[in-house]
Amino acid sequence: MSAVSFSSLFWHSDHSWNHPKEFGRGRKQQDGKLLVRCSSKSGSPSSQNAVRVGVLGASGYTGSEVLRHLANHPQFGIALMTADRKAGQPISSVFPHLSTRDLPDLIAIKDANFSDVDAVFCCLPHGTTQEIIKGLPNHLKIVDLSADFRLKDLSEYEEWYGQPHRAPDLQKEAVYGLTEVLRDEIKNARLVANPGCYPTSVQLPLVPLIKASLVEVKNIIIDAKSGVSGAGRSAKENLLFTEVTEGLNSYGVTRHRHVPEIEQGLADAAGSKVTVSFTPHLIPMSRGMQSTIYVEMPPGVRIEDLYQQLKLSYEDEEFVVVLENGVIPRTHSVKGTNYCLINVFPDRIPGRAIIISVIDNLVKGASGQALQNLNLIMGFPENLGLHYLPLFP
Ligand SMILES: NC(=O)C1=CN([C@@H]2O[C@H](COP(=O)(O)OP(=O)(O)OC[C@H]3O[C@@H](n4cnc5c(N)ncnc54)[C@H](OP(=O)(O)O)[C@@H]3O)[C@@H](O)[C@H]2O)C=CC1
Ligand SMILES: CC(=O)N[C@@H](CCC(=O)OP(=O)(O)O)C(=O)O
Repeated sequence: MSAVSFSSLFWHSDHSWNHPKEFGRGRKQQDGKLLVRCSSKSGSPSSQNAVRVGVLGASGYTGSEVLRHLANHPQFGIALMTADRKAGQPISSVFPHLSTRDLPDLIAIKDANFSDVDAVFCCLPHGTTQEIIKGLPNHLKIVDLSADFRLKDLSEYEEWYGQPHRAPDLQKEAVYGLTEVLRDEIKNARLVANPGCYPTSVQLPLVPLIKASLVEVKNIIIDAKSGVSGAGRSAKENLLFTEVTEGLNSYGVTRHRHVPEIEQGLADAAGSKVTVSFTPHLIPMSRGMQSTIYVEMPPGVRIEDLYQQLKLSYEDEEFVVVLENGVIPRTHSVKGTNYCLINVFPDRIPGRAIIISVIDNLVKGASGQALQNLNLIMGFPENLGLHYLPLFP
């Protein structure tokens, strides 16, 4: 049964979740009596699921997060999983934390048969990804977690990524996957360019404020910090325990490749060019991300206006939460989840505000938002497989 026909059947059999808020905070999750969860060892194979999903790059950090979430998803079954160096291995030897699930062995992409697959999560390094996606069959829905299809301006891509784009036609087709901002476009997309982690944490608070002209688009300063999993699982000298622990490392100062992605999203909101100061830092924790954003308010705008606008913009959203007045967002509060927590504070310098936004880089900053997007494309409730609380402390 195709994903589309199943989803329409499913939708008609349960009318309780037409709006994402119906799965919102405090709501009961749908009991799923029609649904078959197929991924536990005692369960049935994935053929009983409505949508057959491939995970490319399943031996990496974002791939493993996709697998963790799919294990919780009643409608997506895992049809195939690929790796590069680890092709041929069982997932239990690569990720023992997934060994309680009945999952296919890792294979090389060249050996994958996509004829029986409906959708793929592409969790591959940027640069490599565009070549691989170019070779995939057209019937596949694709959510790409890499940076390859995020920048609309190909000359900007070349400038920041140091090479010409090798799949420009696909790039034109791609829809940027910042779910809360571009939901309607994402629903109809075949290829979604899932946003970067820093750009997600920055755009979610700033886009509604810029659209409402409540912050000046000059003088935006972003001080951002990421856990080390943001850099992926492959070995790199600067990511050794000894290099990272007990220290704070700035990197990419003035030239991080997320600058054009952030500026592109903010310019779309502003309707004019936006330039930001952005400095990322690596901090000694495995996952989590905070962006502390310093903005100037136009004359006459008060901090309460920013707060109210954020509250209003996200009141119907499950995954973006504007905290109670004065409560400070902490990375602990989003660990392992698809939530983005935001708050805004008055700066001591009159006319300025400080916005704090936290996400889990691997979930809302990558695999969780990717699942949210595939849910949308397939016509499922946006929060299927994502509705749970953080691991705290
Ligand atoms: N980590 C994060 O927080 C975020 C990452 N991203 C993006 O998501 C993508 C994946 O990141 P992440 O999971 O962290 O990366 P990892 O390095 O942890 O994983 C990369 C995966 O790709 C496979 N791979 C590597 N090279 C090739 C190749 N040439 N052909 C086929 N497969 C290959 C690896 O296989 P093997 O292990 O077998 O070699 C592995 O499964 C990247 O583009 C990254 O920029 C986006 C947002 C956040
Ligand atoms: C800590 C760390 O190294 N983080 C990565 C960003 C991860 C991410 O979102 O990256 P993509 O744009 O590659 O998808 C970096 O700064 O390059």
